[in-house]
Amino acid sequence: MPEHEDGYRELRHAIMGYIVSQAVFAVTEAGVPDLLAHGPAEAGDLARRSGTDAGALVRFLRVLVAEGLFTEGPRGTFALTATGAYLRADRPGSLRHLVTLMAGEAYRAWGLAGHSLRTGKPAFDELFGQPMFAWLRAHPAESAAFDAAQAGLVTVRMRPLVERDWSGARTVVDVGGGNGELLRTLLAGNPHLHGVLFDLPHVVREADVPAERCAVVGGDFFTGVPEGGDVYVLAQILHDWDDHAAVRILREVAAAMPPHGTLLVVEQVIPEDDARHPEKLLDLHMLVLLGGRERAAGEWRQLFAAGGFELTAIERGTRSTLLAAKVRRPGGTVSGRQDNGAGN
Ligand SMILES: C[S@@+](CC[C@H](N)C(=O)[O-])C[C@H]1O[C@@H](n2cnc3c(N)ncnc32)[C@H](O)[C@@H]1O
Repeated sequence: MPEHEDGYRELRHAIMGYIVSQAVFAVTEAGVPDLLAHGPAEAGDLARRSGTDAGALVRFLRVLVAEGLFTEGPRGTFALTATGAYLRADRPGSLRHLVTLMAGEAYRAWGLAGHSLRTGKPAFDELFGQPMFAWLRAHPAESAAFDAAQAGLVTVRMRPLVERDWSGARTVVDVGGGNGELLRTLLAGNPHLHGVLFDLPHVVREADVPAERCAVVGGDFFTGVPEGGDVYVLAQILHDWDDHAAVRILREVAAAMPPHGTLLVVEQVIPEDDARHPEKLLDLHMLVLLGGRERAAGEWRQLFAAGGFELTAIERGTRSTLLAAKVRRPGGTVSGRQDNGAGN
């Protein structure tokens, strides 16, 4: 028996960790968690309704029972645990969308993680021959699934933004706003607000926003963003890019913003300790997929400064963090200190 038995077991589990992820992907994509939404079911019945092999399903579920996602009851019945219930598509805070984002091409890119380790460049580009957002443009079905999965995460990820007091804001420009889910939610909850949805042309073509209160603009945030907002949102955008590219995006936003404008960034902040934390995994995911990165608080401060902003507030939520910033005017002062309600 190895000397450090617990460590040995844990290391074996870590080395085989992708088996757990793949089991979660396969069982979720087959719809098994949704079939258990109303209570336990017998394995044969589950297999029939999910189009899976009964014997294989039981073996997949055995792994996921051990992971605490399912329980096995008498006579081969299975049920979801409270944690496993997050894999259901229909429940608030569902992580079904995260499965979509981590499986498929993203997972295949991880097969070349060593390329990212050696070069600091995205494995995705090496495997698929082009950057991920360009690849998505050429693959409409995958692009729609990506946009829908991002939108599906809005309720939890955007909570710090959605729950703000928006009474002092008039026009919100959502830069890289995907298919418009965030603006739809914000406009529904704040009847006085107007929105501008800005994203790549093939993405905004699929947007579903109230036309009378929301302009839709297709473009490239490296060459300009729409003017005229008093609040600019960058939600889960800057982590897709390395520092050089992220600074270019920030400068385009700074150039478009009026002096009183506020920038609200919804991102992750990496804790500066040695503990396990999903943000540290997401940081590597951003590297492997896009050459991007998650950032610690000090790195955010520096990035904002290089992009022409001063960080004015950090509000940590459970799933994401809201960073507020103002444009730094010549002479080093921050413009528009007055509170505009949604501004800090
Ligand atoms: C990670 S998603 C975030 C979407 C949305 N803000 C959210 O939080 O759900 C990144 C978004 O950036 C958009 N994007 C990527 N490159 C872009 C570019 N050059 N100009 C404008 N938008 C871009 C993508 O189409 C995608 O919608």
